[in-house]
Amino acid sequence: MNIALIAHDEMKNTMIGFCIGYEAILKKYGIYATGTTGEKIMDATELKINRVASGPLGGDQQIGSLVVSQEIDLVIFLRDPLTSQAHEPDIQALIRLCDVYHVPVATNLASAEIFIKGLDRGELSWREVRKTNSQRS
Ligand SMILES: O=C(CO)COP(=O)(O)O
Repeated sequence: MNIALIAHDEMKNTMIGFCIGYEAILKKYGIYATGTTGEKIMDATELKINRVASGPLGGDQQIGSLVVSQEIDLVIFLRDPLTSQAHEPDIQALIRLCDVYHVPVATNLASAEIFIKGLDRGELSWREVRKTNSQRS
């Protein structure tokens, strides 16, 4: 199973703290991240990250494409709720695709912690069953 990690600039320190705190869980999964978020996580942890482009340069759309191809099982997207983003349409598009494909998406630290603990307890393993079934049909 794969997790996507994305954080806006004002939320990057929160994301780094999250990754340090949950590194033992995160390292069991494939991790994708937008450019700068991924770089900062790699600097702060031992996690191996598949980096796509920076968000404003199309990285959210690349993550969205991975959602469509069923390669992402959980999105943790720490959005900055107080700053407008030039690439807001891309952000909305990614969240819409998560809804289309039933991918859990956490947009703040409180929900991210619940999701990562749930993932560790196997509460997202229905996604693997779903993927196996869709490969059969
Ligand atoms: O802007 C972002 C998500 O919308 C994040 O992009 P970066 O990780 O490259 O800063």
